[in-house]
Amino acid sequence: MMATNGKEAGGLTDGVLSVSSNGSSVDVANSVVVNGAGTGGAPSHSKVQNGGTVAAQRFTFSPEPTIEDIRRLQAEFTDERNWNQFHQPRNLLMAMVGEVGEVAELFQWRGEVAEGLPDWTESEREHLAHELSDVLIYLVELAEKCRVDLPQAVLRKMALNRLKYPASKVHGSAKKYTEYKD
Ligand SMILES: Nc1ccn([C@H]2C[C@H](O)[C@@H](COP(=O)(O)OP(=O)(O)OP(=O)(O)O)O2)c(=O)n1
Repeated sequence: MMATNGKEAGGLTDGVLSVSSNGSSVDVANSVVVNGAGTGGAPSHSKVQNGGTVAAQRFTFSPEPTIEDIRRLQAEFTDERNWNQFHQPRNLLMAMVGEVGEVAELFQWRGEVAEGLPDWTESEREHLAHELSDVLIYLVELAEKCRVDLPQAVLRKMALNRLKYPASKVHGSAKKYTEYKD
């Protein structure tokens, strides 16, 4: 059954397969999000109203800021504070790993957590957003200081990943590429 009830809402992408209330699969692309946020950032646990169908939506980011925007804003932040003297690659790496630890702390002892974090409070979600942002900020600055053009590097790496893990070969399996015989 195809959802046909309207225009794109914030955070929607194409062709998301979800499960309807009667258990059958539905393509909810172009469905209207009931709690619909603006552009980008629709929570993945949003619900759609579609003749009784309630389905999870795929989440997308806002298009901005770009990674280059983040690099520039952080460079301005450090310049204004004369902190470049501290922001050498190894220090940035340590700072980033510390922030990864802070992300881990938010998840520890909770057991597995469902996608969309449905049981988390708004305050917990905001805390997570802060810590993930800290990781990203330090990652981007580390890449800058190491002269890695991160947006292009990630495209090259993803191309390599596709070669290493051909969908036809690994579909549905999480095995490491070294575990495949041929
Ligand atoms: N020398 C520094 C210190 C901070 N920051 C910026 C980048 C991070 O986004 C954030 C990190 O700040 P804190 O070290 O104060 O860490 P938290 O914000 O995580 O605070 P807390 O450790 O209390 O949770 O601030 C920076 O660029 N350079």
